[in-house]
Amino acid sequence: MEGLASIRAVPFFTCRPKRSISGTRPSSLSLPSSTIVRAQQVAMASELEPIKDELKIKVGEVGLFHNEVAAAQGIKIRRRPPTGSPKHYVGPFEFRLENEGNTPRSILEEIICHKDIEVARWREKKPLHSLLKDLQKAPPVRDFVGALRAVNERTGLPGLIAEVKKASPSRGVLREDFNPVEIAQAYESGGAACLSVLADEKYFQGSYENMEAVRNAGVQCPLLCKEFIIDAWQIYYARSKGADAILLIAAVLPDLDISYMVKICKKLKMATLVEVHDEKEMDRVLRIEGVEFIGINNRNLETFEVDTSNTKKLLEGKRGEIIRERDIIVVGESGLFTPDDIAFVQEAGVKAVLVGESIVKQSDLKKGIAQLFGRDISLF
Ligand SMILES: O=C(O)c1ccccc1NCC(=O)[C@H](O)[C@H](O)COP(=O)(O)O
Repeated sequence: MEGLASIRAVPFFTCRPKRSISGTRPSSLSLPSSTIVRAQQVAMASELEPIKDELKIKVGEVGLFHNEVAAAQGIKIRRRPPTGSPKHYVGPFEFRLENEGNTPRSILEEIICHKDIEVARWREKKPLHSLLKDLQKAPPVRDFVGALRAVNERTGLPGLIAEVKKASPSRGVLREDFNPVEIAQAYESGGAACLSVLADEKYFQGSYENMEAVRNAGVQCPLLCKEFIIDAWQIYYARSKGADAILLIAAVLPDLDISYMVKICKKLKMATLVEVHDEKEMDRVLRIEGVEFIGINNRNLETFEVDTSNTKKLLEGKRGEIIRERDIIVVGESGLFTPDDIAFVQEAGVKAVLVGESIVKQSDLKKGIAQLFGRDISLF
């Protein structure tokens, strides 16, 4: 019987977390998404102001598992395969094949699987009630979207969100001599309106502590915590470390999670950059109440293919009209290297750009920004 690994149960992903013996769940393994959201609301309600308006759960979603809700919305990324590899039977024997149905299907899925495990550990170490106490000591929130709007109105150019990024899965290490505070200070003096600081350690060699260090060093630019957020806990943690904005990726999060997290950010007065990559994600996000800040990623996070015309495509026709009517600020993200790239996405309708690689790789970061825009934007 070729391909038969062994007659035994095979674990799901190799990185599956241990369940705690007490029976508390580390994450959303098998609770319906709706139940988790409600449980999170209840957990928060005693700490924060009561949430008056209940989130509306779509009728078809009641009783579904997280992955099923996500799949119904066209989301391919699974937190973790819900059932592991399928069972096969030969006579009285039951067996599973190695790796059948339980390996991550893309790097993004691998990142999310790993994040699910990380967050479960973090939550055990610092429960929500303790984290919420830390928020009282957090520095004040700065107006991230306001900073971008102000630059755009003053200069007529897209506001720059400069990314403090050491490495990435698609490009490997971008900068060996990586000092997040020095990089952030150079970006600020080069004319960046805001900064994005990678928080993921395993795949981007970033950290929440990098963001905290940038904030504590007195950098004035508002900070985006660039993290793969799958749990509200991460939002509070980002805030406690000085973040002014967070990123939510539509390819990863079902509508209800986005809606819930946007509400949390509003309560915390933080901005929420909701990232989309295709028309379907854009349409989903435009239907979610409270979304005012959208990023169009030119990078397909599953294949790493980068195509700047994606920004233009998603802002054409009815979608562009809705965005303009609602005065939503759109950010063009990834793969921007030249003044022509900046002009192209600006022409498409963005009021801000998120740039990492093309500037972080330069030995003179301030010059790198000037080269990207074709002029010294710190002079405006
Ligand atoms: O950059 C990656 O390889 C990557 C892989 C998987 C998930 C996310 C990834 N990047 C996040 C981003 O989209 C970029 O950091 C950001 O938009 C800046 O892009 P760039 O200017 O091309 O560095």
